[in-house]
Amino acid sequence: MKIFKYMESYDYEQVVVCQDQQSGLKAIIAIHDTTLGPALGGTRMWTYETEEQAFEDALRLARGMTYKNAAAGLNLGGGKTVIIGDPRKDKNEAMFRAFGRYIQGLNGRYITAEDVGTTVEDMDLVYQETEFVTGISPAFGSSGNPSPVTAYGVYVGMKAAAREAFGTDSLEGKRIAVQGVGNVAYNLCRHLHKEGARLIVTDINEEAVARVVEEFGAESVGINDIYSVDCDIYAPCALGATINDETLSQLKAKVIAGAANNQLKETRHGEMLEEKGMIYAPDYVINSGGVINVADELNGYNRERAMKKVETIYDSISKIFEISKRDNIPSYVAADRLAEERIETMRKSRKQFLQNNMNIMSRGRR
Ligand SMILES: NC(=O)c1ccc[n+]([C@@H]2O[C@H](COP(=O)([O-])OP(=O)(O)OC[C@H]3O[C@@H](n4cnc5c(N)ncnc54)[C@H](O)[C@@H]3O)[C@@H](O)[C@H]2O)c1
Ligand SMILES: CC(C)C[C@H](N)C(=O)O
Repeated sequence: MKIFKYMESYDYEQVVVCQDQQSGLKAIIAIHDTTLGPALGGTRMWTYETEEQAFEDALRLARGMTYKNAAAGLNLGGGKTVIIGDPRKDKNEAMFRAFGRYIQGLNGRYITAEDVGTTVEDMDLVYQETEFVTGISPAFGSSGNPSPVTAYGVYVGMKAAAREAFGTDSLEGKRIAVQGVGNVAYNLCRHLHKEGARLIVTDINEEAVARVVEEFGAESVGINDIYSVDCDIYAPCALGATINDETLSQLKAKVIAGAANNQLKETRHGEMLEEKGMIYAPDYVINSGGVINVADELNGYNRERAMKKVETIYDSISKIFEISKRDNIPSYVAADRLAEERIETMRKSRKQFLQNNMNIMSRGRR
């Protein structure tokens, strides 16, 4: 991978490569854009087959956070970290504390939180070294695990997408195929089950599948069978790029609405969805509940205020469909336009983010 060429192509600001031999830390912090404020984005721990894949994931996810934070109306830029390793075997205290020191070195240009493979306990370790971390334990006056809030945002966004597709936002009786039933999707399934939806699920983790089968009466299918199941809504909630050439011909759902980041393998798959008459709720808008929730910590966490803002995901998704119809553009382009317009407007009145006493990192102390 030609790092500078890639960075230039989407105008990335900074990539920090962190190595700590003693703890085994190998991390890549990617900061995409800080026009709106410090870059906030989670830390993913994953067993990448090659270093190139890890760089690519960090960069793609960081850019996604720029758009997510902008579209959510947050005064935050976009960044993300990947730690190379197996989250079940390779974690240790020293690793997350070393990582925390690297974040501290960035002096507020990047703020982290959880993502796939990391937990509240990991963030608590990072917090031993830096205050530029969110999603830490409620015992520290923080918001804790963002996943249930992300799930609630996906649920309300899915309702908005259902209204667009079916003329009603009721999910009662709808057949919903959920791919990956981890932290976010378990909570999503709880909301969907409560509303009377019929769930079809899959996961590489058999225990996770067993739990939703038992608790929510879900039907389980094989990993590769989830795309072709007869359903109204497909909810991708595992990793990215599951909307691609192979799966598009199999998908029977009218709506795509799920938690995963970077759902479209390439942008042309967003056009193809539109041509097939499918309703696509752009990933970084529908899954913004978690970042909205952790961002609230920066002002002194207030759950009621955070949840009110998460509920606006319904209106954001509806607005994107309106723009998409009005301008005759795919919904993912409409979302990008919203985010880009906000960044461009602010770019004209602000330069790069600099830490000071009046900005977002004053955690409600101003
Ligand atoms: N946690 C959050 O608050 C949050 C916020 C926004 C976006 N997201 C995104 O939502 C997705 C899920 O996040 P999470 O926190 O629930 O992660 P998680 O690791 O808890 O859950 C992901 C689940 O997907 C399963 N999985 C992995 N590969 C699979 C495959 N090929 N087929 C089926 N299942 C597979 C895993 O076994 C796991 O159970 C990720 O893409 C994440 O980036 C999460
Ligand atoms: C909670 C957030 C800061 C990060 C989250 N994993 C996301 O992708 O939005």
